[in-house]
Order: sequence, then C-alpha cells, then structure tokens
Amino acid sequence: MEEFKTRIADKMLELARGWLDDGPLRSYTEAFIREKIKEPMVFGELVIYHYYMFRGHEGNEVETAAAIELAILACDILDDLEDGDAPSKLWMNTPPPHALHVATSLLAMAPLALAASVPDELAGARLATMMNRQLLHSAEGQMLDLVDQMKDEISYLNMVGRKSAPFFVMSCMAGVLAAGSPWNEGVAIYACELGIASQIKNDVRDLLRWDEKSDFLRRKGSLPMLWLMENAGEEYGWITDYYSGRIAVDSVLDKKAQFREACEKSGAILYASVQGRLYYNRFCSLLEQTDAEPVWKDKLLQRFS
Ligand SMILES: CC(C)=CCC/C(C)=C/COP(=O)(O)OP(=O)(O)O
Repeated sequence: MEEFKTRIADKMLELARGWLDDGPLRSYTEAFIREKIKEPMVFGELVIYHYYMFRGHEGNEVETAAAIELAILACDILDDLEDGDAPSKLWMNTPPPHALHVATSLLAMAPLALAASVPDELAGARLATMMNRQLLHSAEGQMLDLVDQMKDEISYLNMVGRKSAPFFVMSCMAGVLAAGSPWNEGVAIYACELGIASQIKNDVRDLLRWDEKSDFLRRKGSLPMLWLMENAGEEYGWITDYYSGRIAVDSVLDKKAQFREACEKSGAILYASVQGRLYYNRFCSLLEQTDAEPVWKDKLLQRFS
C-alpha cells in the first residue's frame, strides 16, 4: 500500500493544479495537501481495497482515492478549526479565514474530482451524490459532537455512528462504485462497524494523552470518559469536579499519573477497548460474508487488524 500512498499523494497535488488556477487558493491548497500527506491515508486505501475487491479494471482508482482524500482533508481542517486542538498543524498557523476558505473550496472540488475519476458520466454523478450525502451525514454527527450533549453511552454511540462512520461508508463505497458495481448494502453496514471501532480506538488514545488533544483536559465526552465518570470512585472525585467545571485546569495539570491510574483502575480503558473490539469483530464477520475477491478481502483485514 505504501506505493499507492505515494501515488494518491501525487494525484491529490495534480488534482489541485488541474481544478484551480495559479493563485493564492492553489498555493494554500497545495501546501495543505503536503501537510496532509505526512499522515497515513486510511480512506484512500479503503478506496483501493474496495476497487480491487469488486474487480475494478478501468485503472483510475488512484484518482478516485485522491478525490476522497481531498474531501477528508477539508473535514480535517474544519474539525481542527472547530475543536482548536491541533495547534501544530499548518492550517492552524494560517489566518483562520484563509484556512476556512481552503476547506470550503476543497468541499466543492472533491465531488467534481470524484465524478471525473470514472469514464462514465452517470457513474460519476452517482459517485458525487454518494459523497455529498455521506459528508452531510458526517456534518450532522459533527454538530452533535460540537454541542456536546453526549450524556450517556447511547447518545455517544449515536453521535459516533453519524460523525465517523460516513467517512468509512463514503470511502469503501467509492471503491465499489468506481469498480462498476452498484451500491452494496453489506459494505455500507460493515463500513459503519469499522468506522465506530476506529473512533472508539481514537477515543482511548485521546483519553490517555496529556496535551491539547486530551479529551479529559478539554472536558470532552467519549465512551471511556463516560465510563470513567461513572466508575472512578470517591478517591478520584477531582476528575468529576474538573470535568463538570467545579475546579480549574491548574488544579489538575500535575495529576497526569493519578489520572492514568484512575483510567486503569476504573476499567475505562478495558471497557472501551472491549466495546471497540465488538464493533471490529462484527466488521470482520460481515466482511467474511461479502462476495468479493478473497485475496483483497484478506489484505483489507490485515490492514485493519
Ligand atoms: C463535516 C466534518 C467536519 C466532519 C468531521 C468528522 C470527524 C470524524 C471528526 C474527527 O473527530 P475527532 O475530533 O474525534 O478526531 P481527532 O481526534 O482526530 O481530531
């Protein structure tokens, strides 16, 4: 996949140069793409796996994957601007109106680039509609996260299912449609399971961090955080006090080790990891039942194991 990653990255830059005239918007976009391609490209990879799983042979899968990654980049920029938790990212060190403008332009460019990545006009229109629908679903979920009303596990899982799962559905389905197959409901279902499993994994990581992305320090709800609040016990009363705003950040900043201890002792990490694993196992068994190229199904499983 490393070879594909380089090709997807080059294609993203090529698309920006093709869709935008020479000027400041293009310069910013290229710079943001260069920043983005330092990270793994999970969503572009999902496109490639599904393209081959569904026996695609037109040979333009890298462009389809690059168009998906452009949409993901737009959402990454918006998410970082909204959460304010990624101060080292290039777009967070750019005047906010400029960063916002690049994200908005990418959201217009990505469906056009996706549609143009397949030879057939009708198939292109289907791809663009599918992308916009999934982005809109994700925007609804992101809004639930922003207003932060996740008071229990059900509302939290509902938010995650809406916010993160659509990115996985969009990427897997782009590969399926670009390969010339119709919408596949089985793929949509397992993509949701994988999306929720991945977000829970992300949440466990963000629970244990002690920097600007720490969900605890940011008083942000997540599955392990909800468990911790319920089960930390009196010894760790300061955790609930801080979380509900009764004490200030200065009173907890030196309690990193005690916080980790509470996460372990309360079972928050174990609980969230087991929940994540349940979603992952459902993804595996649904993938197993899918009629697709076995060699590529195995590669997909290995990548997400
Ligand atoms: C339409 C938009 C903007 C959708 C964004 C959805 C999304 C998956 C955000 C990342 O969540 P996160 O904030 O939990 O992830 P991270 O910890 O990586 O910032």
